[in-house]
Amino acid sequence: MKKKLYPIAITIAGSDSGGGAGIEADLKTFAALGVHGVVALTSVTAQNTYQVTGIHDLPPEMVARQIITVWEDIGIDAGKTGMLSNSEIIRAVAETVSKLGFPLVVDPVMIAKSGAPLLRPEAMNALIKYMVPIATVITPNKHEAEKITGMKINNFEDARKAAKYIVEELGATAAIVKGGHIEVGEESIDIMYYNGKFYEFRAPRIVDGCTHGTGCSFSAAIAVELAKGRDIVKAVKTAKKFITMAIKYGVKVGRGACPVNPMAWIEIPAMKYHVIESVKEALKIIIENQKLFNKYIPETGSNLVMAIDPRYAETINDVAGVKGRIVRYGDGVKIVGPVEFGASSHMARLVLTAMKYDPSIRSAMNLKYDEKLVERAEKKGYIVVYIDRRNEPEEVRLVEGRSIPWIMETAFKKVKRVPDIIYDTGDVGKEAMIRVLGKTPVEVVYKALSIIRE
Ligand SMILES: Nc1ncnc2c1ncn2[C@@H]1O[C@H](COP(=O)(O)OP(=O)(O)OP(=O)(O)O)[C@@H](O)[C@H]1O
Ligand SMILES: Cc1ncc(CO)c(N)n1
Repeated sequence: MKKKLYPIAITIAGSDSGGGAGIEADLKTFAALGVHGVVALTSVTAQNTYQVTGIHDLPPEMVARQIITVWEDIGIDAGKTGMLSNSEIIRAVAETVSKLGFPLVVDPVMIAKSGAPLLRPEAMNALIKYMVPIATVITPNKHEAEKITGMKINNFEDARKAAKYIVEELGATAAIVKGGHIEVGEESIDIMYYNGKFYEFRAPRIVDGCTHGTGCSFSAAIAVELAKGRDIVKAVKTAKKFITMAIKYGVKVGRGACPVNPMAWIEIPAMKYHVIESVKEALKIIIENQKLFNKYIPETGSNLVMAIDPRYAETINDVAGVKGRIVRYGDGVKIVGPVEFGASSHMARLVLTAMKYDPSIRSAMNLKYDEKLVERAEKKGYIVVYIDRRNEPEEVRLVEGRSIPWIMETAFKKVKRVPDIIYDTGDVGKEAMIRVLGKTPVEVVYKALSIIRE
């Protein structure tokens, strides 16, 4: 069969007005993982990160109609269910999906992170009776698995028993008991039972991440991979990586549990591409003006760096620079290696620290110290700060990597903003240096050129 350019995944779920869970999380997940998403809305919730203030269920016929209407024109390769709210909706969905016969991931949503019930008590039996048997994969958390099986789940052994029971006694093809709430340790471990075997999916537990919408986004990611034709084990593996990233780089908004960020999956690689291109563009300007730059390349070489967006930048691996630095070469300069993430440590740390004070300052370059450059910078009206490295505290000197943040912090304290230029006149074993900061590498290079040119 010819591979489809656009696999289609459907979410049959409720809307979260806060944009964190429900169909909003699902559609973001579908888009980020590269399928076309379609929707059958079950309920509208008035919800934010800490409470649900209203629920309005759609008529069951309307839910079924959405699925059928999409199916007959666009087709559906796989789907997921989220909030189904009441037993009539459950019956309508189960009946419709069974007729159409596409693979289905069932996220047996019962309670929101905020504690609000999203499934009416009368619907619990319908969920077990109608949804579990048609699930290709069902993804209960600890609490949901307890409700479905009537078992107590306190550890992974219990989780195994529950997963097996859901498959062998209740009729799901595969059951994953999610470990988000079981044995809170270093890892978040999900247990799957499928085809007579147990599988474990592990990821580091994220302590200060965002968890509103984790279950929705995780089940949506599995549905995407099934829509692409992947087998169940591969689908869950990808979904696990995906959800871990979405939790880690969550959308830090609201007073309650902040929403997961399914866009991180594509935004980070996209930003990395953009950053590399931006540094390369600025390097071209350096090469065009290499004779001017020659005199101002430090003995230890220069680097030009740019960080990805401050929402995502954490370590020097999130900052791109020139591998092997920029060095003097004849009467010009040489860009020694490729532009890579993690290629710079000093300039990268400078930018990472600067971004804490001003998130828009994402780029920097260092030049050899020359008092003429400092004079010109001051004349041009740049904010220029001098740092006396002899004042560097002992505890900063002794720890590798602490000096640069100290320089940035000290400079910020002096002028209450991130300066355009920070310079020092060196110390024993430390070369005197000028550091030019700015929003983009092109801006930084032009700033540098404007003080280099006589
Ligand atoms: N703090 C965490 N760090 C890493 N992974 C986590 C964390 N919390 C949950 N997960 C993972 O996220 C996925 C969703 O699990 P979770 O148990 O949170 O779902 P849920 O309770 O159904 O979520 P929701 O409240 O959105 O319905 C699982 O793969 C789980 O292991
Ligand atoms: C609409 C909706 N579906 C699912 C969840 C589960 O987190 C939620 N909070 N809201």
